[in-house]
Amino acid sequence: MTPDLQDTIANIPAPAPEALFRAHLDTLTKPLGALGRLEDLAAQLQTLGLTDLRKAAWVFAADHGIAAEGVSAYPAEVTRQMVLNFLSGGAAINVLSRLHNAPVHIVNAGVATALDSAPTLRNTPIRPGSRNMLHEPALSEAELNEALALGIECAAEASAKGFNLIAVGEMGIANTTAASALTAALTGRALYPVTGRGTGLDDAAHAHKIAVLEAVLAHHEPHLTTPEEILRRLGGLEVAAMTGFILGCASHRIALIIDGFISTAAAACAVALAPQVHSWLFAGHQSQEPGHRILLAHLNLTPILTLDMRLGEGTGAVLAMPILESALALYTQMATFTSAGVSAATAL
Ligand SMILES: O=C(O)c1ccc[n+]([C@@H]2O[C@H](COP(=O)([O-])O)[C@@H](O)[C@H]2O)c1
Ligand SMILES: Cc1cc2nc[nH]c2cc1C
Repeated sequence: MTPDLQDTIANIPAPAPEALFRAHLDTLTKPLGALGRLEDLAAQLQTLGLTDLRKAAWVFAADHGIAAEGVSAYPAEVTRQMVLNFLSGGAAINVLSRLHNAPVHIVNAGVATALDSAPTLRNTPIRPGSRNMLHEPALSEAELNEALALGIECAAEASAKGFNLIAVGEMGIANTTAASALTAALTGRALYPVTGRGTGLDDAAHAHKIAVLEAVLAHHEPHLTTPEEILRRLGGLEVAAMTGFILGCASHRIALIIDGFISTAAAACAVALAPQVHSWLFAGHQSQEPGHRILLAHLNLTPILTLDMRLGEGTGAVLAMPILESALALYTQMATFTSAGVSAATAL
């Protein structure tokens, strides 16, 4: 572990105890517990000291060497093409981020073909796509450290800009293959239940993806002994950058809304490196990828939304923002039984 990463992890603050916030929720003019999961979300925001929400989205893009094995329904060029779409404001994440006032920041962590610079693009590719993990680790040790450091730098930028609630998303053709490999390695589950159709594979291509993943895991298995080695061998540049970003944000008291399968795989790596980061995480939604449900359960995270989405980009995370804002507004603005003169429950 680099000193940078060690410092970041050491600086992740513990949340405040929850009891006082739960007690306040119980004084509000509603039957006890009637706001359901909103009460959990409000209490969590309070434990983190988030009393007003300053929102943004960060989207990390990179290509994957494993795309050469035919594991995605779309060609690898789509990664770069979609980054251009993000920059011109036409992607789903742009629409949702405008709607919910969460400005999007794009990070080129390793798109295969060079991109021109643009005001909303952090254009610092570490290499042109990860290596093909069927034959070698996806990243060298130096590349892993650079990607983690990139994420930590982006978190410092987010903190300097004053954001305290950030949706974490990604773009990378073939990255559901990396996420499945990471999920199998981190949870000990078999590949079949954690491998889905990604962008839309048919039955034969899905079976091929599982066969490729079996060969990948067989190749790396003896070396998957630490979270860093799992991330280095089976991850990717945007996945490692998101891992660094999540740890960095938590160290700056920024809460994260994780998005779909891939950003959750990065969160799982972050939690494996630093279990205390868990307090700073919200799961925006549960995607259609079967491994996502398994990974969320492994992390003991309950998704805010279930909309059968499988897009990525941070879209499910940004969609959850108004729910978190609603939870906070209810917590801070509702009258209490005493202030409103409403009778409390009858003691039975
Ligand atoms: O967020 C998800 O759970 C999700 C599920 C399926 C696909 N994706 C997106 O689709 C791309 C990866 O799919 P694939 O089939 O190329 O591995 C990548 O750009 C992701 O953002 C995302
Ligand atoms: C068009 C397209 C948009 C995406 N956004 C995130 N992953 C994606 C994959 C494809 C193929």
